[in-house]
Amino acid sequence: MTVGTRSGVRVRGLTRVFGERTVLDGVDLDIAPGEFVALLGASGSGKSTLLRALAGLDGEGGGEIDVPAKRAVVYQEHRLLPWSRVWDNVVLGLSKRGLRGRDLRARAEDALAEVGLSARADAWPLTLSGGESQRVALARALVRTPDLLLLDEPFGALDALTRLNAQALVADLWAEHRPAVLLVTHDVEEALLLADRALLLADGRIAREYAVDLPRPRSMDDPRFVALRRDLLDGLGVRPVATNLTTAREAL
Ligand SMILES: Nc1ncnc2c1ncn2[C@@H]1O[C@H](COP(=O)(O)OP(=O)(O)OP(=O)(O)O)[C@@H](O)[C@H]1O
Repeated sequence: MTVGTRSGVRVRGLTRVFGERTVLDGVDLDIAPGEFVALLGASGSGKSTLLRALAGLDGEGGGEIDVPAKRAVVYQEHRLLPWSRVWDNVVLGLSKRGLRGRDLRARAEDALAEVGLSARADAWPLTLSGGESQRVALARALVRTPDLLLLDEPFGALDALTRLNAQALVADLWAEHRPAVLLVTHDVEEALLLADRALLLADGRIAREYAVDLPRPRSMDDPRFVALRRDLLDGLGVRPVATNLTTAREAL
């Protein structure tokens, strides 16, 4: 793994084998600096394995990985320390990286303000809602000013409304800070609302790629959005009951 020579991602021929199973079988992947890429695929296809490899959290495998040094990960579970207040969770580990005093305070204040949680800096994680906890996890990522943000189904455990708000927040944060992003998701609409490109992982490789060339902010009612959703669902082998409410009504 090469770290810190670029602000985007370059992966060539990445393989990961667990026991008898080849989960990644020669993945090639490029993410340009500031590009937002969504990764979809069937359960067990290796999406999280690929994300973990980019995070450097995985054991060694074959292939080449070149990633920025400044990376941050947000998982489906917030992974906040319950015995530390929100503020301490956000700044955790940063003093070890040489960030201290005023700089640290200013960055953490900015990050909490950006996720709308300045007033909860002294709260214990157990007193937060699921959506608030994920926003703290986002603040903890932001405060590290990552060049690469790795999002592993970050909204998978949220209810539909909270999820929509969290997606809008991520869209805004990305527009403001422009890290390269790899978003692992099962949610086709989430991919199309947020990403510049959607990739489909199958049989251990990037099997298909979809350019999401839609203006932002995106609307699920845009006919091009609806067409892309159909393409992606087709690619995933899912046959939708109805592609949107209009077609559902027309079908009645
Ligand atoms: N450390 C590991 N040791 C053994 N097997 C593993 C390990 N990590 C992942 N696997 C296996 O690799 C396969 C891919 O797992 P991975 O979590 O990457 O899939 P995924 O596409 O993210 O799935 P899901 O969408 O269900 O989260 C699975 O069969 C999993 O059991």
